[in-house]
Amino acid sequence: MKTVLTIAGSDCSGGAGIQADLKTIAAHGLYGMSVITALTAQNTLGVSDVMPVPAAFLKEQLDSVISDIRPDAVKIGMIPDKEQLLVIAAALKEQKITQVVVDPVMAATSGRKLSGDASGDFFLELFAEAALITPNIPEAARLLGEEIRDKKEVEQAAASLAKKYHTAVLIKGGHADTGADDYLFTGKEGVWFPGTRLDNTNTHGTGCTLSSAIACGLAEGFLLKEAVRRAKEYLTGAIAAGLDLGHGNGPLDHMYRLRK
Ligand SMILES: Nc1ncnc2c1ncn2[C@@H]1O[C@H](COP(=O)(O)OP(=O)(O)OP(=O)(O)O)[C@@H](O)[C@H]1O
Ligand SMILES: Cc1ncc(CO)c(N)n1
Repeated sequence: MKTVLTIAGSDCSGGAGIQADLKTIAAHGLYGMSVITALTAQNTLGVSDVMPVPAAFLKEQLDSVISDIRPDAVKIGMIPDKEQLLVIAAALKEQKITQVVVDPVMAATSGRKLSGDASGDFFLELFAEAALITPNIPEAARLLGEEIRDKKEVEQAAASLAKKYHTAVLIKGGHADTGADDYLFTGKEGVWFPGTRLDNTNTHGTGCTLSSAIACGLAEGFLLKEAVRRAKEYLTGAIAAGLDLGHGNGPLDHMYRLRK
């Protein structure tokens, strides 16, 4: 059985963070483990509060998991502060864990800050341990301190980020004006993963789901490009299934394949 570890924040409403990740990992038939960086009080309408886990306790969780069940791949989401980030980066480096996908979650859709100070420097040590980083368009723009206005600029931004952080980059297109096209730059080649924008406001946790599905693909032994292709297919199906829960931007349906 392949194993995937998610290091992220808890979303008590079950749509994003740790909960979305574990559902995704289970839906892929893999064994999921979780190290929690923060509790959040949130639902489909927004985040009302955040309680970070002390860095020393985060380390305790990491050591407990990794020393016993070594993960085949790791997905990293919300990281409230730099001390936590350094603990995570050091553990990955020390344990030589390389199948690492980092989703540089900065803020919730409502604008509530989730990770650090969201500057390019904040993520530096963690990106150094990543096989892939998965910013959305605003996050990629923030990391570079540049605007990203069209597809050409998405391609340029991905290449700049890959060079700056020495890692592969997937820029997600959920915040583009049209479509839902994602762009992967591996360091050597660039490839677009086209997506049709589904007319569905229930997209809470799309970014978390995509990054954990990519980690699943890597754990299963797929090369990065194929892992991204499969993850995008899984995500699109989970949006298209049309689950409609809550009073705001609802969660995805992770179990849709079981009902086919
Ligand atoms: N309405 C939609 N229809 C189809 N695909 C979508 C839609 N919205 C987002 N996506 C896809 O979902 C994934 C996440 O993209 P997005 O840019 O929304 O990330 P994010 O902002 O990090 O997500 P989150 O809202 O979870 O923080 C991408 O693959 C994107 O193309
Ligand atoms: C815990 C958590 N992680 C990530 C996101 C971004 O979707 C969220 N809303 N909550």
